Amino acid sequence: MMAQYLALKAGYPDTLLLYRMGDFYELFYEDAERAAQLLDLTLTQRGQSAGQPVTMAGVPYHALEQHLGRLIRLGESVAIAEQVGEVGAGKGPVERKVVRVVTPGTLTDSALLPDRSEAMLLAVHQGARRRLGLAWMSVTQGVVHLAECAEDGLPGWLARIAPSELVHASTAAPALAEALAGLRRGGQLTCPTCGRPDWQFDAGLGERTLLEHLGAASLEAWGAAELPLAHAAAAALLHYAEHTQGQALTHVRELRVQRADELIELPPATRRNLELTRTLRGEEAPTLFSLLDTCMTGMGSRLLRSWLLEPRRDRSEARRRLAATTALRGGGEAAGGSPLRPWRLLREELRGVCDVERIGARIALAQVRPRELVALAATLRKAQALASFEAGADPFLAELFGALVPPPDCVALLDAAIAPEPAALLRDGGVIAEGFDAELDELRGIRDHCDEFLLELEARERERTGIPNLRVQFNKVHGFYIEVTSSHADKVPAEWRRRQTLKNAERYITPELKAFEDKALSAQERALAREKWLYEQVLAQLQPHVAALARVAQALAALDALCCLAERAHTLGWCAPQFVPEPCIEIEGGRHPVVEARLAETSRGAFIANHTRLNANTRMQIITGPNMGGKSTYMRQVALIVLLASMGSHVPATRCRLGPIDAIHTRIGAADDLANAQSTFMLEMTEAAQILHGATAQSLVLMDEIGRGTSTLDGLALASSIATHLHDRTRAFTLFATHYFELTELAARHAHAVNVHVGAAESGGDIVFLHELQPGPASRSYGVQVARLAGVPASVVQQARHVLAQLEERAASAQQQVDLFAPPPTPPPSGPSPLEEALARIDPDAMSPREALDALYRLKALPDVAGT
Ligand SMILES: Nc1ncnc2c1ncn2[C@@H]1O[C@H](COP(=O)(O)OP(=O)(O)OP(=O)(O)O)[C@@H](O)[C@H]1O
Repeated sequence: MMAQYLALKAGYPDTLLLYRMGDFYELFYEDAERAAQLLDLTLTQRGQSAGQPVTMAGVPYHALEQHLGRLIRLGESVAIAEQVGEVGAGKGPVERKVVRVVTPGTLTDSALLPDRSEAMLLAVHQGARRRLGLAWMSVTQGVVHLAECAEDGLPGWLARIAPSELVHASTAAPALAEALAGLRRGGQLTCPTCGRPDWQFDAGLGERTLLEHLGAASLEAWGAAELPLAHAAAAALLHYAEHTQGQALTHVRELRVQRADELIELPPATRRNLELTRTLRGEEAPTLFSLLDTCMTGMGSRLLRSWLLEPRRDRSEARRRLAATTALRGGGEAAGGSPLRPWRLLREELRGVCDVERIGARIALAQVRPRELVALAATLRKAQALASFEAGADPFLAELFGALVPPPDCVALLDAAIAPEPAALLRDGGVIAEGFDAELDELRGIRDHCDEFLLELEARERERTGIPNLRVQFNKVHGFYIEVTSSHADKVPAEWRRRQTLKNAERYITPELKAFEDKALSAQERALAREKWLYEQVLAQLQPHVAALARVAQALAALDALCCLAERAHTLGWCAPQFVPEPCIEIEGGRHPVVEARLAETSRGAFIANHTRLNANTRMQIITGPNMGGKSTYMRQVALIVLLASMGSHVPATRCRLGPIDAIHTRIGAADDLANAQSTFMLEMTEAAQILHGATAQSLVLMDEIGRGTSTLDGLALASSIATHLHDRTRAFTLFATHYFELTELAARHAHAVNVHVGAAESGGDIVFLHELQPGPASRSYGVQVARLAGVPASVVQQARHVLAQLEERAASAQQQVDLFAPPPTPPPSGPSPLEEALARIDPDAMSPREALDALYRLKALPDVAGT
């Protein structure tokens, strides 16, 4: 057995191997030690192999899912070796095979997968000149995505894709391995990685594999023909995914090419700072997504998440969604005078709809469970009924309802084949419906008539032998028997054979009972085997319908996500944004949706709405005001409104006009990145540098208190030059919050900048925050008042007031301030140097080698070269 184990293990050296032995999955040697530590299992030693005791640890078979879940969450991969041969069929151990490999990026099991997010597997291939090819997919979705980028674009893609597992070539790309290690140290790569053989990253192989999946002769139609690096990544991606599932992925039939310049850029810092799907503390709520997602199905939630995180620069998709959401939101009156709210009716219908997308994939992978098929049949019936839903004349909705066409005969097959309330697992039997298969019905008949036969036998034998308390019984060890108390032992007929002697009774078997036992037990076994075979047949018949199921799933998911957006717009009082071609971000009555919801939840008063007016004339707001005044909230709300509009959602405002947007950059907060050995200030400047390099005139940039991580003068100098650069060169729409009062002078000197401040009022030494954005700079900073509000001891506050008064006095009497915004002196214009002039005179084509050498010596002797 150990030889068999070691042979299997050799195929999965880096994966925990669970080896089925009877009622347990066992792990051996180092696997056992690792699993024991991770799962808190007891390590034991048994027997010897090659002269060494065998270390082992095991989990009971019925607790497999739960242990798998824990291992996967810890980033481990697990190979499962099942007994596939017949017990006792030959010499040696029963045959075993690895039937599946469970890894964090290739999960398909409903028990292990989160309902509302995808497990993405990403393959990265490094090509020449530091270019990368990316391919990613969720195995339960069946769509392969491709992209190519430069190496420095990788963090952005990692944030966008949020992979659960990343595969790369084991040895061929040391530079990539180094880059990945750097990203891991920097916290931008958090998922497990897996090295795969180099040969699997082959562009030709990738292209062929993709063509096979798509059933096409060219990738041209998908715009994917010229992406060799991504093809190489796709080859490894599909190979690895198939390897884990132990079979071909027939349901993978869609390809999408993603180009970074088609999406609105949301750099990792923006995703983090705006708390889109995780709070700054790493929790799932309260975030923009947790507020937005009221979808009725997991499919809807997953689609909504991708809409939010992958907004497109081109507005056509957003427009379509917005129009459909507006139609679903309704607003008119129904016949009886009640308000017409199509989303409400449609959501009622969507309640209880099962995860058709994942069930479809599990059908393709032959992993679907009986109860999922029953749920699928019910959902398909519902989808059929929904196709005639009345939701007005919106073309997108019409297209979605039109796609709700369940594959022909699918429902009829499922209804006929699967029992209405099947067992959870096929191995327990009772899954195939009565009347579907005559042979199965007959085998079940034998089993079901068992009781009748035994009662009849019992009565007959009682009468024949005159033993009144004789009983026919069954147990798992001895099978059927007749039990007779010792006091009647003398009446037992001669042809009965004793099976077992107890303290006060004897147990017998008769030839008739033995014959019945053989028939009944084998009928049970044969019925189970027949059910298994029939189930496989049903799955085979469903295979051709997988693509149609995926189409129904997509339509249901989109309807769910649109209803969710309509419901949110209605419940939260949001308005439809208006997309315009000219550059602008104009918001009236804008609110921060998450802060507003929190205030409502905790009854801490109403949220104060604010206006924003950025356009070709006003591109920058310098925002001042006290701490706690609401500067960060205001800046974030503008970014969230822009993002919501770009995904096609209504927005928390009373009116919103939005011009083209290509990116949302943020530089907010400052947490030390100790893990990456970066100080607060270094991190702040790194992020600022990225923004100054990346932002364009169509970007929205939020800068919150830039420069506060260093000395006042350094910080002020940097903040003013960064603001000037954003204003003069980048010309991005910029919200610049600062406590450097000196920066408010910028607006006076720069045509496209304005001062605004969040209002506050003082009453009796206390400060009252108005949270209202007002024109002009703040008159003062109120830091001491805020400290008092925060409970700083009175003596400290008093001392601070005193110091402040002195400082203000000194500042007032100080000399003329430095001109923060004067351009730096430019170096005198210089003509070409003697070296450049000499070089320009040289014509290499007209020179002999000897003349070229002489020229080189002359160049070296020139003063500006000789001197360096
Ligand atoms: N418009 C608003 N209406 C109601 N409450 C608000 C509003 N804006 C902010 N608040 C409340 O004030 C709190 C502080 O806001 P915020 O963090 O934006 O202040 P800030 O000016 O950025 O402070 P600091 O300068 O210290 O960073 C928020 O948590 C929120 O509860």
